[in-house]
Amino acid sequence: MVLAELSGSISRALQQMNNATVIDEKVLNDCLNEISRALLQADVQFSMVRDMQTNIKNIVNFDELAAGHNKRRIIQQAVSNELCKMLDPGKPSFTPKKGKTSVIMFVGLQGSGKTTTCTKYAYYHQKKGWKPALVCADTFRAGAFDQLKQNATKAKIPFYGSYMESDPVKIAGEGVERFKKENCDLIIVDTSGRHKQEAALFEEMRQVAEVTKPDLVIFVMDSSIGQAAFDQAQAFKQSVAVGAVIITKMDGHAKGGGALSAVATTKSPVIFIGTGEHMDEFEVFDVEPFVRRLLGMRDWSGFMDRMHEFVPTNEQTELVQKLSEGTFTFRLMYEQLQPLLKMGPAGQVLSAFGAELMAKGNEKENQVKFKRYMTIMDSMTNAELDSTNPKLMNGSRIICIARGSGRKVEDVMEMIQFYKMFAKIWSNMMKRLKVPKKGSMNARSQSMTAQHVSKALPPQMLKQMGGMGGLQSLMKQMGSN
Ligand SMILES: Nc1nc2c(ncn2[C@@H]2O[C@H](COP(=O)(O)OP(=O)(O)OP(=O)(O)O)[C@@H](O)[C@H]2O)c(=O)[nH]1
Repeated sequence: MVLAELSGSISRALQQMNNATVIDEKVLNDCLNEISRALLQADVQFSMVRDMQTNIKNIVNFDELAAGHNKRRIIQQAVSNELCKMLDPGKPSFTPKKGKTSVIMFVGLQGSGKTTTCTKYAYYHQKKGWKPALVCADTFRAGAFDQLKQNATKAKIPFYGSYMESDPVKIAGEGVERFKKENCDLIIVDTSGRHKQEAALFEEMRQVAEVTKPDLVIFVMDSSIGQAAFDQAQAFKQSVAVGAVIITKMDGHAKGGGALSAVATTKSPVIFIGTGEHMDEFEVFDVEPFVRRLLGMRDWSGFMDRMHEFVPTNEQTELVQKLSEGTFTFRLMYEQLQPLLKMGPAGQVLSAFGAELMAKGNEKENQVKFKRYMTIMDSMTNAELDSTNPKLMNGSRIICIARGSGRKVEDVMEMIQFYKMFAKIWSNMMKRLKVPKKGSMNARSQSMTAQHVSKALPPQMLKQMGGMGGLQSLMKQMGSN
């Protein structure tokens, strides 16, 4: 089962639960059984699936949950937390520091994509201003040195290896020493691929680790390896101190479940994923967005992508500015509804805001509703539009607005209710994107913010703003306001 299928099955199971009129033990069991079946088919270890079931059942205790608790939300949150727990060992891996020498050793099965990943890792850091270097300690596979040499030359990264020397421990030691002298801050050691049955090769890997004293050992794993991942990861972990995992070939028919198992075995976080054969097909891995996607929940960076389709280019900079202001006024809601009406079915875009904001499958009705809200807002004063406080509109103001817009008082109340929901979702989005409020930004948080916002922005939009530089200077301007 590929990851997309796993995601489909899990979100279908949750949706079925959401459709049930009453959430009781049977509905929960059916939902958990569906999710477990999907995870097992995706090659997640049986013991992990069983533990997940038990943990969720302990959290969602129907005898203890008082009436009025939103059981659907509690169950969804519990499933999300359990999946995050599987993928997040709770402690971050060693993070190398730019300008300070770190030795990173790559280990993994034959053909897992280790050599390719070493170069991707080096290239990723080089682009960020590091001084990486590659050492080829794979003397087992003929052609491994040539492959590394070719990749390194293409990326203009210094490398060390030998056609003559057959002792990988010697090569690794010499390479690391040389690049330390050259003040490289990221020395990457590629080792031979091996299977857990190959005791001699495992011993050799231990010796390479002994001589190079790596700050971090990265276990590279092919995402399609399936159930075998667990055993393999365990064998590597027993021989060397694996501190992080990189999963490759996530672009292919990835089962994904093996990755969950490997993380649990090595108790090390996944730090990157490989998404293609090319040097830059390499992404930082974040647990939460990954799990949210598996559960079919909204990812806020997806929201930004969609907004890009609907917000005209000349208004995009302004939108980013508004994001950083952190306050959600009635006027801002008006402005967000406007493009949705102009550009066709609002439901398509508004689904990005979460199901709560709209009646599902009723696009036409939603359109009419948003138009009505905007007509009502046309009768509000500037002070009311620029406020975040609905209480500004007391009883008599609500009657005036209703009269002015030719609508009923109930319609005005409904619009205010909608505003409150929208504002809550907006503020959650700000937290997710970690956007600090306007004026509270120092130089460091400006650059952090720019990084966060840039991640959420579609590439074309970032380009139009003058790349990272343009975005940073925009953030600076806003911080100094
Ligand atoms: N599609 C895809 N292919 C990848 C990815 N990473 C590596 N590959 C391909 O996987 C194959 C094996 O990669 P290598 O880097 O040679 O594997 P290795 O683990 O160093 O192999 P050994 O030296 O035998 O251990 C190559 O054809 C790579 O191009 C990825 O993220 N996606």
